[in-house]
Amino acid sequence: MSDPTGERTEETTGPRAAIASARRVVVKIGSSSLTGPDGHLDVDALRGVVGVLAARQAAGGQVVLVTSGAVSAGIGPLGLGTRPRDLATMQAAASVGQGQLVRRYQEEFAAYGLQIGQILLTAEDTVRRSRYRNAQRSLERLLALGVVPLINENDAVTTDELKFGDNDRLAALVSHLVRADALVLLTDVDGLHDAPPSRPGARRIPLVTDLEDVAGVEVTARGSAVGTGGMVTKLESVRIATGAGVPAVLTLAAHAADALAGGDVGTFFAATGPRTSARRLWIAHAARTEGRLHVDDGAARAVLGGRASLLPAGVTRVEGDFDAGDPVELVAPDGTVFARGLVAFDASDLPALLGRSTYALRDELGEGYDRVVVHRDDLVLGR
Ligand SMILES: Nc1ncnc2c1ncn2[C@@H]1O[C@H](COP(=O)(O)OP(=O)(O)O)[C@@H](O)[C@H]1O
Ligand SMILES: N[C@@H](CCC(=O)OP(=O)(O)O)C(=O)O
Repeated sequence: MSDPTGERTEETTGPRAAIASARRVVVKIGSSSLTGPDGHLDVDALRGVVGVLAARQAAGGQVVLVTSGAVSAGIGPLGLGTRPRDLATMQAAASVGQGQLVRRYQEEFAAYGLQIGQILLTAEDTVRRSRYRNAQRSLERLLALGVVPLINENDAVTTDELKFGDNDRLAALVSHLVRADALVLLTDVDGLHDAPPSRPGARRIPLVTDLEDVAGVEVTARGSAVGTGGMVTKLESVRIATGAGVPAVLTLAAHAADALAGGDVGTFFAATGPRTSARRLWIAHAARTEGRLHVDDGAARAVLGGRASLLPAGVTRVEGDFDAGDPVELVAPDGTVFARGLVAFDASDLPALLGRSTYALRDELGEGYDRVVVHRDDLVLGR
């Protein structure tokens, strides 16, 4: 597909062609782009983005929409006047607002003959593999049916998410989950700037081919009045997506059409890593690890050298309360975390096995106890 939007063909050469020609795109829109100055939902802004996404679908593309804005959309119906500050009222607003948000999207997409399908995710859904797979299956089916999946965090029950605002990172994980060809982050600023944009003279950075190149750029975690996470969570999102082979563009919501057409708006981040398996990405970016395995020098070297599994003999101490299959961190004798992996035993089973060879364990405890603690296929180095 050379020009899925039917617009601005003149811009679709160079690295941004990856966006213009992407068949499957994850688009994330932040609260700051969906909220008017009164703190309420800005229906015109929502309508504008829907029009762009509907055009992409009409041209044969597939779109997954990750949308914030539930809290903003709950303010009006609850007569709150301004955006709530306390967590319980924010959750109540999100609960009421999510319904309003979906109703608005439903109306707007219906004007183009498109159905939407809501999926509310929590961080847990990106941590537990069975749940990750469930989400993947239902997203695939929605896309196959020509539906636009509409994703938000399950705010009413996930306090951390509302506090930290992780829709940026969620969008990156979703882009990998659905094997998207591109990720588009829509916000209230036209891309990454070389300084916080409120500062006079701050300039847009149009292209980033290596995130190390912008490591020194000053970014703030505080976003707009209504957004959460600011540029910090956006760069984290971009790091996950590009590292997993998905190119990303970060731009103003009003520039969505140009961005999708590969135009020179916002910041384009080229894909840096190869497409990793969903499993390895899941291990590397599991929102939360459940415990830590402290290992001796020899085990750390064997694992870091590549291709070695972690055996019970190399584990010196266990921290945390985890079940077999949970993600854990591996800690070297100097205290540094050097890998993440899926542990093969419950935390309660491990103390009896530590420091023992697999042969001794099989002889003494029988079949089933001679297995590795973390298999090399379940290990991701780093951090
Ligand atoms: N170096 C920077 N370049 C661009 N924006 C930045 C930078 N540092 C901080 N920001 C801020 O990040 C904000 C966007 O984050 P946020 O308000 O959380 O948006 P959203 O609601 O779309 O998720 C911008 O309004 C901007 O002020
Ligand atoms: N899930 C919340 C917003 C969370 C969030 O990440 O917000 P934002 O930083 O504006 O993308 C909501 O719908 O209001």
